[in-house]
Amino acid sequence: MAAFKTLDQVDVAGRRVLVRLDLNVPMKDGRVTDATRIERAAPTVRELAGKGAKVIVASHYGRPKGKRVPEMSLAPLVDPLSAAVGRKVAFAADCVGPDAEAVVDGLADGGVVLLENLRFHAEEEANDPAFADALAALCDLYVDDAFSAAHRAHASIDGVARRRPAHAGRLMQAELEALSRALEAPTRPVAAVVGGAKVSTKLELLGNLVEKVDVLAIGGGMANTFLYAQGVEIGSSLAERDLADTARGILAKAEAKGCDILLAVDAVVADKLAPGVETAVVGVDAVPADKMILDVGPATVAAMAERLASCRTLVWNGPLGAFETAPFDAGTNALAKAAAELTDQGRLLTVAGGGDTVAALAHAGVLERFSYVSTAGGAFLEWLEGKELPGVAVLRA
Ligand SMILES: Nc1ncnc2c1ncn2[C@@H]1O[C@H](COP(=O)(O)OP(=O)(O)O)[C@@H](O)[C@H]1O
Ligand SMILES: O=C(OP(=O)(O)O)[C@H](O)COP(=O)(O)O
Repeated sequence: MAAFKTLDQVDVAGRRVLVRLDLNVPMKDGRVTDATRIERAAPTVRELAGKGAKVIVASHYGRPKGKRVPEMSLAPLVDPLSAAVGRKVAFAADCVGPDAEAVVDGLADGGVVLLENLRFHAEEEANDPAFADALAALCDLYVDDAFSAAHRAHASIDGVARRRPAHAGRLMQAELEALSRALEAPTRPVAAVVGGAKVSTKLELLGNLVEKVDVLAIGGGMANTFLYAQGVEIGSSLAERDLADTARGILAKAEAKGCDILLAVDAVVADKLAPGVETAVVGVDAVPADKMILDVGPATVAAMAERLASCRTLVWNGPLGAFETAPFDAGTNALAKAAAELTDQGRLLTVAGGGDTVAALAHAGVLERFSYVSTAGGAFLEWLEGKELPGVAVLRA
């Protein structure tokens, strides 16, 4: 399986190793609310530091679009990363240039530094050659442990890997092995639950997913886009209205391929997304124009749970509602519990992934009961489509 080099094929002692992690973790008020991605990546950093490497950790956070957005600094991640790795982690105020070079130059063998958010430079997402050169200048070797960002051909994932000997980290290895084992030949029927907020980046891949799965249940902001495409009034709900044609195309393809699409039949609506707001459950044909859909309703959950009971495999990315704010967590909690129940009974293999999805399943108290939980959301779905992820392809090159 590992047609790429791992940490077993390299001597890292005394060498500068740039490690790409995905520290794009759920945060609230500057504090990490789900540390799964940090904890899952920590063994690679620990191993490298333990073997005497000078470890340079690079990651993106959020989507600052090339601007230095203070709320998207990686500085608040220094303490959680230090705790997970068991070593004091230094911080560099930039990911390239003099600030980064000075901190890297000062690293002792076994030392660890976290670089500031890569996406503060637009050149990261553009996979700019000069930016990749600048990242490569910091290191002798490159390790990619960001499986959940492997669908992005960015400079820190693609460009730098072409400029230095490149190795897969332990999490990258483990994710690919676990997903292959669970899903390469899944027992049918296979259901996918897709929700969340990243509609534009995930919508198109649903077109391929309907060829792979027997049932596709859609919730969250994703469902709002489909409902809008069907002419349903969705008020001020989160949706990508300009993708209505794409959504209609996916519905038509699903029908042609025999994939059942489950959309919301009822919804929890409110004036705005805030704690303590007044809420109402309405049929999707009765959403008031001045309200927003913030969760699927109980009838939708019941229909989805019933359909899951006749499936043998479930893949899930994206919460069904704005689960961080009660009571909009109810739909996700209920369907997650139903899936966990079926898993406990040995009737359903459950594989879920995504930064917020992991947080939502932890919030529902079912994380340990799922068969496998990936750190990846979009990358996991693209892998499931059968695509070679750029971040994996470059390691095989
Ligand atoms: N109806 C909705 N309206 C607004 N936000 C929603 C809605 N449903 C889900 N969300 C939001 O979607 C986010 C997660 O989406 P996404 O990033 O796509 O998932 P993941 O990180 O698991 O891949 C959560 O922050 C959640 O609050
Ligand atoms: O959180 C991530 O993806 P996910 O929300 O699909 O799990 C990754 O860090 C990728 O982030 P991006 O979708 O802004 O490139």
